Amino acid sequence: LHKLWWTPFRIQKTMASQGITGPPYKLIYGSTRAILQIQNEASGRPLSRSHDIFPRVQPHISAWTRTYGEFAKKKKQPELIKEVLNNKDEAFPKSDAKGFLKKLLGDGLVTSEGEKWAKHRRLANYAFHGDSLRSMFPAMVNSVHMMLERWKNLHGNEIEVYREFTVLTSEVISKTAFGSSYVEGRHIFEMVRKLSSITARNALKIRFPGISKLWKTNDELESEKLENGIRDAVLEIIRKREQKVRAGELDDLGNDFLGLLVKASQSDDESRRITIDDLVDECKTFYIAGHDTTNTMLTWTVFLLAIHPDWQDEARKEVLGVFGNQDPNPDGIAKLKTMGMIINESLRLYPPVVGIDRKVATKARLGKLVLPANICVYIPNLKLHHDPQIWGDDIQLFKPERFFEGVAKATNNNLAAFFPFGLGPRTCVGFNFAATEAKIALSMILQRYAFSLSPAYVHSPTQLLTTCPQHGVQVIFHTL
Ligand code: HEM
Repeated sequence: LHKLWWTPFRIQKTMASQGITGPPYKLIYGSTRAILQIQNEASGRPLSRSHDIFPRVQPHISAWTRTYGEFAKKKKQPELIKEVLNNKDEAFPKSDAKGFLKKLLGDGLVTSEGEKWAKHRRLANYAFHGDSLRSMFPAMVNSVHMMLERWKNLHGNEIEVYREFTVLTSEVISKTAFGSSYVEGRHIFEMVRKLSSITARNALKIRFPGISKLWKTNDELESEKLENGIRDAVLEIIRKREQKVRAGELDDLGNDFLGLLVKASQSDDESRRITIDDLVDECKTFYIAGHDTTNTMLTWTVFLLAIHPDWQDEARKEVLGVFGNQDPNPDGIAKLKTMGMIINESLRLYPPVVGIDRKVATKARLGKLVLPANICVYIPNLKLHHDPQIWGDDIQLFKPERFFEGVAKATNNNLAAFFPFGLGPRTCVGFNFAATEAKIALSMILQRYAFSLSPAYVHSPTQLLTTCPQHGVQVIFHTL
């Protein structure tokens, strides 16, 4: 009873005294965690160069970290964050995915632990790095061409880029990881998107443990249908791949992520073999993680360049200097220093993933604190990315020059101050993939268009699974 009632109310009371309203906590089967709802209403304010990045959120974040981040006193914060995320003694594993999140991610790479995680991580590392990543380059360029072709036919020159980048990033992950296309995988993306939004809107709701067995909400019923629908659709894609091999259309199962997973599921070597359920969960994980994050990163970067024409010109100069009017190539992409700075500053201001959480496995010491087992530790990257003690008083300004001498210099060698892709062994496996895809797309857009923000735009970054624009981002494109 203490866990069920007292703890959440105590948290709510403390938060209310800090001016935080709403239900900022949730109860997950005995473990309590406070989650900051990062949601601001449509402000409708005109934007200036020094607009507040998250107009209504900043004080809430400060209050939150004062209350719950107190254990991480400023000076020690980076060491403690590293200690949690490096997880050397396995004291801070991933939080258990339960309820809707479990339906969404299953037991894939994002949520699994131990030997299973290591086995799957090896496969994903191979599929998304080095030569494999290089071989994905033509598919990425091709997908951007398809998007730009669509733009030619759009009526007027105002384009809602969040929607466009959703299609682009879905197309890229479909082609590169699953050898299919956005159109072929469209129903999977639609189901995944519906399930994501159910997960997001239920993230702060309390359910008594076990009550779902007696009575299910509409969201629970719908999410079960979606979970089964996604499973059937993924199994169909796997079946198609196997059929193509049997019919002689393909020499073998292939070396893309899907091919590697199917081969692993058929392996005679038990240490390499994965189950069909694992295969389905992993496909689901990459359909989700592989596009929504890159999508928001691209959207906010285009938004920032649209309101900072000086940096847009700088980026275009660099792109034209490296590629001229030719399509991007892997060696040239590695030379785009200004673009790298711009993307980093965009990730600092609008990190697609605003916080990372871990579970305390058994009673553990963290700095001066002794943490009880089964609570969650939440690390708010958004707060760190907006901390004036690290970045200076101009935190809300878009200043890519901060990264001129690299991330280490920008953060004063404090790597736990900027980690949009996570830190430690569980760092993002798609980091290089996302960066390459974003640089290709931005280069090809800058080669063809100058762009500015439409007066129709309303600034309202919203936290669903990623930090997305609630009303989209409308941009006006002018052909060069
Ligand atoms: C801008 C784009 C992206 C951002 C900001 C991002 C962010 C992150 C973060 C912060 C984590 C660590 C989570 C944690 O420690 O709990 C993570 C993990 C992960 N990301 Fe990404 N990600 C991006 C793109 C991608 C892409 C394109 C893919 C797939 C191709 C991907 C797949 C994954 C996977 C599978 C994990 C779990 C890795 C593990 O636990 O071993 N991500 N990502």
